[in-house]
Amino acid sequence: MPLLVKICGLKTMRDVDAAIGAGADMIGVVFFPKSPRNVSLATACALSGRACGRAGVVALAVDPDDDFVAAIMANLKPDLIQLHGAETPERVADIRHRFSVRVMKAIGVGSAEDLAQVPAYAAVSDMLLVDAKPPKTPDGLPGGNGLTFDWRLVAGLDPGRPVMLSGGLHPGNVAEAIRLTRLNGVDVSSGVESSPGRKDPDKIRAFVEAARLTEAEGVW
Ligand SMILES: O=C(O)c1ccccc1N[C@@H]1O[C@H](COP(=O)(O)O)[C@@H](O)[C@H]1O
Repeated sequence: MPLLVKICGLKTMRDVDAAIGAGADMIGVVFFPKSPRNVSLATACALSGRACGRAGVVALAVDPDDDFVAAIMANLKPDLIQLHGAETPERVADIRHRFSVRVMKAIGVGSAEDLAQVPAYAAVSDMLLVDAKPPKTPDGLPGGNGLTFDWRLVAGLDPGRPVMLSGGLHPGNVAEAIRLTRLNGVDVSSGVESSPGRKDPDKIRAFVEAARLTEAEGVW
């Protein structure tokens, strides 16, 4: 399986063109009102139309209720839903089966103990995403914080499902992260921005290039 590269939190057609032009496999749209990357369903559909057939579209939601998942499925029809909240394994299974959608569950990692939940989520998800554990501040975002974690905790993690790495990745550290963890893919949001919510095409290009170089090196 080739290395998967996902660029998340796209808001404009320019962002989509930059991500796909750089060679990303997946683009992500964020549905989380508190995020500087939040988009409406209508905007997400327009961005998805631009990406159609050129990259997979991932809908990121945080503890979505059934009505919202139904709206996403009826309008956007993403290739994958990224669940980035406190969804339990039961809720993940419920969304996956009820809406016949592929699911990537995000797991916050701060210590080895956090990995105890991996098997339960792997059993009900199509993919997993290991991200830095978010800070416990009242206004804190559940992701997209540009925070890294100790990658050694997830080095070689193989729960029987593809696993992507995220959390504070940027053009300058993504190659090292891939070499160290050897996971199936990488996901980035704030690390390819010039300011919160504003993607930088040069950083996107540099990020994808650095990630792809590790494939060429044969380290992955
Ligand atoms: O990007 C956001 O705004 C966001 C909001 C709510 C939940 C998750 C979010 N982003 C995801 O967080 C990780 C890490 O992001 P970063 O690269 O550290 O900025 C990534 O998987 C994003 O998809």
